Amino acid sequence: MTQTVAAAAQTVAVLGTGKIGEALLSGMIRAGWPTARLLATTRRTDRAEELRARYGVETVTNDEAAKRADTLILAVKPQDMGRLLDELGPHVAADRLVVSAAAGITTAFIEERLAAGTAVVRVMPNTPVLVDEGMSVISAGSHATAGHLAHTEEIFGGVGKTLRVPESQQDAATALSGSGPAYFYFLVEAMTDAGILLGLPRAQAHDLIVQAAIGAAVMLRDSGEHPVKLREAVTSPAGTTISAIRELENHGVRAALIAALEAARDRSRELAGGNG
Ligand SMILES: NC(=O)C1=CN([C@@H]2O[C@H](COP(=O)(O)OP(=O)(O)OC[C@H]3O[C@@H](n4cnc5c(N)ncnc54)[C@H](O)[C@@H]3O)[C@@H](O)[C@H]2O)C=CC1
Ligand SMILES: O=C(O)[C@@H]1CCC=N1
Repeated sequence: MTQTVAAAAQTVAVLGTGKIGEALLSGMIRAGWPTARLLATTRRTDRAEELRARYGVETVTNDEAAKRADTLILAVKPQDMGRLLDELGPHVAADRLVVSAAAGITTAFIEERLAAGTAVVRVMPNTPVLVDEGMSVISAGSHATAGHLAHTEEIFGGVGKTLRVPESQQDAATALSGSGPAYFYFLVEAMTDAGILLGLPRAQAHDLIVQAAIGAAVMLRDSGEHPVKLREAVTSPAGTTISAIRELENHGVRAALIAALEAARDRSRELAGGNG
């Protein structure tokens, strides 16, 4: 990645460096952030050791991260956010930028637990940040300025695309984009099973489906065509594809997807409540 890190003089800390926190940290390093400007916090000491060995980043306590970093990226589970903010609250100066990657946690929830006027930005990334193909959906809290949003975009834009939405759309974006990769993995898993039923070896079935997925994704992204048009081009009269599509419709797959994403949106809305 050739991104120039304009804000390299800034120190960024990832608090709660689990799956998404590590994905972000590794992406920032690939994007050219000097490791000397990155801090990570963990709950377990063996995990801290692992991160130090893997990335050469300094691991610190949450208090120290709050004191030293200009930008704090909170990447703990939504259910752990209340406890983390209670611990951090007294140590976060009001000139810090606090970025939350937690599903369902509102900027208001965070603002209430920090010094008055602290800038908070809510972001919903997804795991393809690991391969610089992430999607990060960004919303400003009530004290975040254009500069704070631009800084957040600089961090997350190094590992994929970014999109600004009003915070009222974040739960929907979480259902589509944050959780989105899981639906495609689920489809690949199910279609690989189908390949086995049809007599193909598992490894071959996997490769065929993954390449079909990659080809379809690149066509969707690069052709600018509507998905219906792309599907029609595959669907020959009285051919194989329409026989499969009829079964998908008979089994209510479209309705199942709509219901699934609605359930994910609803779960996102509930998550802040898990902090008691
Ligand atoms: N996994 C994903 O695809 C995505 C996750 N998210 C959000 O990211 C957050 C983390 O999710 P995952 O990475 O999947 O979970 P995870 O469980 O892998 O990571 C959370 C990490 O935070 C650590 N932790 C908890 N409390 C801590 C504390 N007080 N101090 C320091 N470390 C602490 C845990 O030990 C763990 O390593 C969640 O809020 C989730 O909603 C957002 C987008 C995508
Ligand atoms: O499943 C979850 O709650 C998190 C948020 C979006 C993706 N993973």
